[in-house]
Amino acid sequence: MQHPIIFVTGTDTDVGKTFVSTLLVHKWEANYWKPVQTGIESDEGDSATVSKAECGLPWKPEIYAPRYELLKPLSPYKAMDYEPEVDIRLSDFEIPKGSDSAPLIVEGAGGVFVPLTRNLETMTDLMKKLAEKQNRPFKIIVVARSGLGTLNHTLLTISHLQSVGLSEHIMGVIVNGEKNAENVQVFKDYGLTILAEVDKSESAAAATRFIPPLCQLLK
Ligand SMILES: C[C@@H]1NC(=O)N[C@@H]1CCCCCC(=O)O
Repeated sequence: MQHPIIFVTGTDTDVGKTFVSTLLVHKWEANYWKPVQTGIESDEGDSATVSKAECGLPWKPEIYAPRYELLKPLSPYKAMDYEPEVDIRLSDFEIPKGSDSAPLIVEGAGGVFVPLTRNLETMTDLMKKLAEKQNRPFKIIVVARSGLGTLNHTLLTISHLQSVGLSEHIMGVIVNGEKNAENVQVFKDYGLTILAEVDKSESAAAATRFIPPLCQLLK
């Protein structure tokens, strides 16, 4: 089987995409790529966070460098206002060469409708671009908060992915935060697949237990 590409998006910024990506990297012995990182004037970036994670697990992931890194902690579209020499284009993004020896976790910036290019293309357009012409399975995981407000954000995110033709790629939702069985039940009522419930207050090593084996999910 070809190793899959798993794009980790979220219902918002700061919902725990990097925490979940780290769990997936170790649980599934995957490599990691953040195509666009913003905010590097004040933050070392998500690639550094993933590479430093002490999961107590033996896997040492390959971390591929972002295609674009921007200084301001803004959407890529707005961050480019401060760096006019940068012009993000969808055609510049290619899955890193040699990354097919293991699953690849690709982490987006913010949520699905975050503006990315000067033409107002969004993170969803990047997903569509990366999903095209791959001889590897391309899957999308949505990281959602567990608590109040998540129903609207999560259902909107899934509805958007469906409306742009990405339904077949949606693998499911990982719910992050204090356990909330009622919200999880509502997601299930809407037919969503809940892949795992994790809590960023747990150690990454402990939380990887709650994520199912990848091969089972890809069937
Ligand atoms: C600063 C953070 N760096 C990054 O790579 N993602 C964040 C940026 C998220 C942008 C969210 C825009 C919005 O939805 O308003």
